[in-house]
This record gives sequence, structure tokens and C-alpha cells, in this order.
Amino acid sequence: MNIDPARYEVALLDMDGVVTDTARVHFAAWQRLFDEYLATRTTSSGAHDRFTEQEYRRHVDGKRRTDGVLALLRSRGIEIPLGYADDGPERNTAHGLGNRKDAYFRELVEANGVRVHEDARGLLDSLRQRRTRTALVSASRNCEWALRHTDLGELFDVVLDGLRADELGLAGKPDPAIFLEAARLLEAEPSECVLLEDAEARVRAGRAGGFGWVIGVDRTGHAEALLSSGADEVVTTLFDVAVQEATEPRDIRTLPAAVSHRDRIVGRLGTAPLLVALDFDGTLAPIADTPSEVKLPHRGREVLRRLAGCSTVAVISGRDLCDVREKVGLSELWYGGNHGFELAAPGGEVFVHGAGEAGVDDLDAIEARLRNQLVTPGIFLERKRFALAVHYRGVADEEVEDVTRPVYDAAADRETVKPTTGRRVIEIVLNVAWDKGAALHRLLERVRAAANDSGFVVFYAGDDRTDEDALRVVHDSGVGIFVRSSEHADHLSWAHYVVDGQDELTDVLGHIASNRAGGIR
Ligand SMILES: O=P(O)(O)OC[C@H]1O[C@H](O[C@H]2O[C@H](CO)[C@@H](O)[C@H](O)[C@H]2O)[C@H](O)[C@@H](O)[C@@H]1O
Repeated sequence: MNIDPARYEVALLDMDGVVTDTARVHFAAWQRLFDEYLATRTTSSGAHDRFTEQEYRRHVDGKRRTDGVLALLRSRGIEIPLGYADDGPERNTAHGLGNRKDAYFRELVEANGVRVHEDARGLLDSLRQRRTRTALVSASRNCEWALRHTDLGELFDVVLDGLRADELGLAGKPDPAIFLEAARLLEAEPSECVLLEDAEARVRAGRAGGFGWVIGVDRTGHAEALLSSGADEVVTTLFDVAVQEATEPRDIRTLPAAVSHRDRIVGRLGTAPLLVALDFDGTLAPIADTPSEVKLPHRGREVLRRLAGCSTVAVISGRDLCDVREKVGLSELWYGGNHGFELAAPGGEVFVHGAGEAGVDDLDAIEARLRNQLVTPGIFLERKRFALAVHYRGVADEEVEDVTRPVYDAAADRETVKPTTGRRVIEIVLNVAWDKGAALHRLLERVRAAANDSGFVVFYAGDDRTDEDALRVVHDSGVGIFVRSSEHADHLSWAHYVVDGQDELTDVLGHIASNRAGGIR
């Protein structure tokens, strides 16, 4: 089972029974209380049976103390008054009995300490390493106090216990209020949180609160009850839960919006030197009917200028190198043309892929052939140094297959070239193992060598199938953004986040620049 840190911003962990072994201590304290109290009451058939673990889970676990007292006694046909919060432990009110149980619990903790579940410690370490924020959430009014008997305090960004919940007037479980408050404190939507819970009432609360993933933790053999309470899945040990980036591309409709996670993106990039690599068409510049009409918006150029002042910036495009360099017009950037087949450093030094000119003669021949064959309105050729793009943006969907067939036929006749596809374009490219992922690796090598620093972290944004190779490269160690449009529908992406259009991307880039300005390059 894997928590994908790109998908889940926050992990909410219950304390008793999930992180610490205190559920057992709570049960022992409750058992002592109820056995003592029930001995003073009789049923029509004689003495009450001992308080059991099943009753603990069903009526008490995960609830506020007074709610637990009233629920258990009611199940035994006993009604007692609620009483007052400061009722002494000798008073037979819900508060009084609850306070007596509390005294027993503290006695046990002080005598034996608090045992931490080692699997929980391991999971917390992994969550912290992947920068997933963590909250310890407990209905227990003793949570903070018991936490002080462990060495885990540093591992939680937020601790929210029964005491604080009462101060805030939050309803007890199965109401999800306490979990919702923890998510709010960590600035996450419930859908962005994974909840790890061992109590059935709290699993129900998690489900009711709309939390993204509810994992039941079954340390006592009640997996079925956790599942029927609404757990998505159940584990018997947290050693079975890993924290890793997803191993499959994701449907862009399920990706989180980058604009709502700008601080998180800045956090994920950390403080290492930064390489911001960006695609051009459809990413920095809006799509137009023809390539020559495309313009980089003023805001986009300004944000690139700002970013270049505090990080290394590269634009990697399917266009020819000279074309993309002219469209962007900033001399301080790196540029990749023909999907990075050509690479230019800011000083102007150009590196061309070794397989360069081989196959260019075939491109010439195919170009000549297609110029004669492709006469349908709406389709046109764009010849580039190492590729031939066939644009069909002006062709109706139902005609595309017929109209573009000659392109595939022409490419099939030559071994030195192959067809690839992009947004309303087929590109005949050189038949070498090359894509934007390879280009990004090559760029990173050059940038590291130029800076004499091997520690760069990479940010990449793109909008096309060809960009997925680069997004795949940054998936495990950098940050990737997919720039979505109405053309994309259910596209699968390696990106971590999505933006809708250039304005949103510019906002995110601006936020990165603001946080980097004056800091480390
Ligand atoms: O890697 P990119 O910078 O995204 O370049 C990919 C291709 O972009 C251009 O074509 C695309 O944009 C055109 C203008 O908006 C649009 O009309 C076309 O449908 C898109 O595919 C460019 O013309 C190609 O050479 C690039 O390979």
C-alpha cells in the first residue's frame, strides 16, 4: 500500500492504537472502572458480566470520555446523569466516572511509560522525508500529556486532542469536526488527506468528512468491522504502508491544482539550486491556428526574466532552436530546439545531437513528396532543421485519419525517420532514441557542469504528449506541472500538479521566483 505524496498533502494519524500502544492502556483503565462500577449495580438476573474488549471497541473507543461512559452504561440498561466537568472521581456521573478512568489511565502511564509502535515511527519518518505534513489527532484529553512520554513530538506539525477540541467546541466523533479542523490547520482539503485510524467510530467520522483515503489499522483483529465502518483498506501493520511517488501516470482530472499548492511546490523544491525547464507552445504561449501567430504573453516573459535572476531557466521546444529563441527573446536563458536535439547555453554556445545530419536528406525528400500530396485546406507543413511537422488543426476530426494517411506512408518508407504525434500535429523526426526526457537529462548535465554544482533540483511544465518524457524524469525527485486545456480530456500524465492555462502557470512561476529571489540560485 502506498501513500503518494503528490496526491496526499497531509497524513492524519490517530494516537491510541495507531501511533502508540496506549489503546491497550486505555482499555485496561476502562475495564478497571467499569468492572468496579458494574459490581455496584445488579441486573434482574444478578451481577453484570465483565466489561469486554468488544464493548470497548463498540461503545467507547474513539469517543469522548463522557460519551463512552454513557454509551456503555446505556447498553447495559443503566442511565446516569451527565454531571459536571469538575465532578470528582468518586461521583457516579458520566463526568465523575470519566475522571476516575482518567486517573487510572495516568497511573498506568506513569508506572509503565508509553510504548510507541515501531511501524508508526517508520511511517512518520517516511512521511517527513517526503515532506508530507502530519497531524496527530485524538479524542483523548491526555494526548498531549501522553505524547510528552514519547520522543515523537517533533514528528507532528499539528497535535489536536480532546482538550483542544473541547476548547474549540468541536463535536465528538463520529462527527468529523476534529479531523476537519486538523486539515484546516494544515491548509489542506479533506480530499488531500490520508487518515490512519484504528477505531470504528473514527473511521466512520473520516468517511463522513470526505477524507481522501481512510486506512483502517487493525492491531486487534477487527478488520471486517473497520471495513464496514467505511475504511477504504485495512492494514495489520504500518510496515505495509510506503510513502512513494506513484508508479503510474495519473488522469489529469485527478491531479491537484498547482495554484492552490504554491507553497507546497516551493517546499518540495527546497533550497537546492533550481533548474526551471519549460515547454513553449501550449505551455508558456497559448496555442494558435498557426505556429507563426503564436506570441509569448508579456506576463510570461516578465516572470521568466524574474526567474532567471534567481534560478537557471530553460525553454525546451519542438520548434527550431532559432525560432523558439526569437519567440521568447531572453538572452539569459538556455534553449532546446527540435525537442532538445539542439541545445543552446545562455552565452550562445550550441550543442547538437551527434546523430544530427543523418536522415536530413530523407526529411527533404518526404517534405517534397508531401508538399505535392497534402492539398486539403487546413493542413500544412512546417519544416524544421531536424523534423517535419504536419499541422492539421484546420481539419475536421472525422477527416483527420484519411487526410493524414500519406504522412504515415511517407515516414514508413524510410528507416532514418519515424512519425510522432503532438497537439493536432504529426511530426516526422529522426529515428534515434531521443525525446524531451533525454533532452532534460542532457540539459541538466550541461547546467550542472556550467555551475560546477551537482545538486540541482528540477521543475518542469508542459502540455503535450512529448512533454510526458520530461515529466517522467522529474516525477521522482522534482516537481512537474501539466498545463491543461479543453483539448486534453482524460490525458494521463506524470505531472504532480495541473494548471489551467498560461495565467495560472505564470502565477505559480511568479510564486517560485518570489520565494527564491535573493536566495540560493
Ligand atoms: O514543444 P513545444 O514548444 O510545445 O512545441 C511543439 C510543437 O508546437 C508547435 O505546434 C503546436 O502549436 C501550434 C501553434 O499554437 C499549433 O497550431 C499546433 O497545433 C501545435 O501542435 C510547433 O509549430 C511545432 O513545431 C512544435 O513541434
